[in-house]
Amino acid sequence: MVAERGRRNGAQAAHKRGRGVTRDAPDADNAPTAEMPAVDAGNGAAGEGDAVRAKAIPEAAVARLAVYLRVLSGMADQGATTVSSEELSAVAGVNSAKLRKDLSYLGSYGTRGVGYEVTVLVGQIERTLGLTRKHKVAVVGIGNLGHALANYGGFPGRGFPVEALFDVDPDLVGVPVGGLPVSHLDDIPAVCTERQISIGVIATPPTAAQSVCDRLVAGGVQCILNFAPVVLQVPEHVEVRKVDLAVELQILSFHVARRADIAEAAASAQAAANGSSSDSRVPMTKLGLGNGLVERS
Ligand SMILES: NC(=O)c1ccc[n+]([C@@H]2O[C@H](COP(=O)([O-])OP(=O)(O)OC[C@H]3O[C@@H](n4cnc5c(N)ncnc54)[C@H](O)[C@@H]3O)[C@@H](O)[C@H]2O)c1
Repeated sequence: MVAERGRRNGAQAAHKRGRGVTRDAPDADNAPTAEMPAVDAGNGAAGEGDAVRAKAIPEAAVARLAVYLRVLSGMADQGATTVSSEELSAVAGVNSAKLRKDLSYLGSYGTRGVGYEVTVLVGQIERTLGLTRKHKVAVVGIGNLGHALANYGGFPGRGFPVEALFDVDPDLVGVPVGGLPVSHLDDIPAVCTERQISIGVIATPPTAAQSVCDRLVAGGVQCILNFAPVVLQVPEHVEVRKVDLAVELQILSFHVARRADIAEAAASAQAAANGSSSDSRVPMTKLGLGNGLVERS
């Protein structure tokens, strides 16, 4: 099948370029994104068809830009007109050097003694993240997760209106969820094309995810947010983001365990310095159990 071949070839090409077909670990500071449209440092109005391209922005910086945007929007709502890098970095939970580096990708360097103009910075980040236009979203798989996503009111206000819902369950098809009737799986290509859906969210069981993904791609969807624990094959022009809360929890577990190891090692060192032999505990790191995911006796 031509479509099948195209999909596999695209995946292989992406793999050869080192991009991978899905992006499971977007937080590598060195992982570049595709080139982003340039925005200028003044009013930020990048002309249509602007031939100038900004340098690639690392995935992790893109994620942080979204955080800065949320923080800055809150500040703007409260009437703030300028913000210093220290202020913004403190609220965003990022060190200020990293923040300044991130904002430099936008061509935004702030003014010494004044900082950044909030509305200008909001505009620059929105343009860079492609948020100056709406991205219509379809959710496929209206079970526990799909219901929550369809009912969540926070997406439309941030430029992501949910405009289509799909499921295979005949009991769900035609039933409104979050005010939108659920359509049948088979209608994905036609409905997505007609409603110009640009983002497809997959919340089906893993066994169904690839065929759902293929239907979304056939409907012209160019971005997939995949909650199913499976790696998807997509053509080169389609972006996939995989969400896995278990991975996030494991990362948190790692950090908690690391802090415990450090505290334990410090306590042992202190005990040794005091010449105390009462603490016979051995730091886990010394036992080669640095990930801390081991029951302590
Ligand atoms: N990434 C995460 O952190 C995370 C968290 C929770 C769930 N999940 C995953 O999200 C998915 C959904 O979880 P859930 O708890 O909502 O499951 P669920 O069983 O409640 O819902 C799945 C829905 O998908 C529908 N479905 C099944 N096959 C389909 C198909 N071919 N086309 C369209 N719809 C189809 C079912 O009818 C059902 O309504 C699962 O893959 C789960 O592993 C991921």
